[in-house]
Formats: sequence, structure tokens, C-alpha cells
Amino acid sequence: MRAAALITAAGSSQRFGGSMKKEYLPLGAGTVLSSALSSFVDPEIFSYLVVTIPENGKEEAEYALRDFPRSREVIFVSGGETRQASVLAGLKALSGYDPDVVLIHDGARPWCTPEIAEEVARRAMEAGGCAPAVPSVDAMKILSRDGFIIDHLSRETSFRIQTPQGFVYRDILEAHIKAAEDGGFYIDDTEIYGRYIGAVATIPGDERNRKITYQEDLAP
Ligand SMILES: C[C@](O)(CO)[C@H](O)COP(=O)(O)O
Repeated sequence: MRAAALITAAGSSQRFGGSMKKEYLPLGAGTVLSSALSSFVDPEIFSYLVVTIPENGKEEAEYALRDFPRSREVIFVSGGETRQASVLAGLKALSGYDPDVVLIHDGARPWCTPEIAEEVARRAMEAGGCAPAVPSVDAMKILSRDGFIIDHLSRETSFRIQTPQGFVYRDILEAHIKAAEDGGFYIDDTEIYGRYIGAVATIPGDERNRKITYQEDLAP
């Protein structure tokens, strides 16, 4: 299997605040971004690493990856206005390589593991698409726009979906192109794949593989 990892780091970290993009903050011996990429270094199946970054932000991104192994080439791609537009740009950048499978991962999820990455890739190759799912420990409700509970979801069937989300490359590229043509807005890539291609399989997610959205998410 020839797999690629597409890491999203083109956003402006508005909810996080502060003066530096959250992906470029120091974490352990490196940065949030280098940690997010590190799950895709050892598994030999990941031949191509793409990182989406803000326009004209290559120098800053390279600096954030200064501790990353020089032996692994990282392809930087300028992202778009939204996560969805950035992922499409990253997918298009992979067309010359035409991998079997691509794993799309948040640059702000530094605590993924090589095991999760490999399992998602393997299952995506079998099922077409795969993502880690974490069960909810709280009751799950649907709220009206003004904050009233209007429906009650089954906890057995309500899950939080993490990244990396893996897909057969040609199918997710096709789905993203159609989504862009239709002008639809989607929160993640499982939604786009589900809308245009089919059902996405899941593997058990890991609470530790959390996303840094707010300052407090950085706390150990
Ligand atoms: C892709 C994602 O991590 C799945 O849970 C999530 O949708 C990303 O959300 P964000 O608002 O773009 O950080």
C-alpha cells in the first residue's frame, strides 16, 4: 500500500487566541506540528507527507518543523479560506503521486500514535474510508438555536470522530471536487465522503488523541 498523510495547519487559530498559530507552539522536544507529523514517520507505508499552511507561510512552517527528521520530505501547500478548501488543495497536490490511501489529520492533534495511523490506513484500504470514533460518556442532545433541548440521542450510536481520517485517495479527491462545485460546507472529511461516495468505517478512537482548540487543551 502507498499511503500519504495530509496534515492541516492552514487555519488562523482564532478560537485558541494568542500571537502564534497553535500548531507552531513548542511541545515536548519539538512543536505541536512536528508531534502531529511524527505518527506518520515510522510506518513505512507513508511515502508522502503534505502539510497545508497559510499563504506565504513556508519559512515559518519550516521553522516549526526544524526538529523533524530531514530524511522525510515534507511538501508544503498553501491552504484556502476554510479547512475544506485547504484539504482540497492538499489532495490536488498529491495527484502526481497518486497514493492508494490518504490520511487527513489535524495539525493540532499532536497525540496521535503510529499504531492509530497504521490501523486507519489499513481499514481505509479495505472499507474505502475509516476514522477513529470515541464514545460519549455524557448524555447526547440536540439543541435548538436558542439553547433548548429538542431531541435526545442514543448514546450507543453517538460518537465523537477524531482524525486521522483515511480514504481511498481517488474517491476522497472526487468527493472533495464535487463538494467544492456544489458549494457545500462540511465540518470534516467523513461527511464529504459520506455525502458523495459512501459509508465510512470506524476504529476505536483514543481520548488522548485530542485536538487543541482552546488554550486549556494544551494542559497535560
Ligand atoms: C476534523 C475534526 O477534527 C473531526 O473531529 C474536526 O471537525 C475539526 O474541527 P475544526 O473546527 O476544524 O478544528
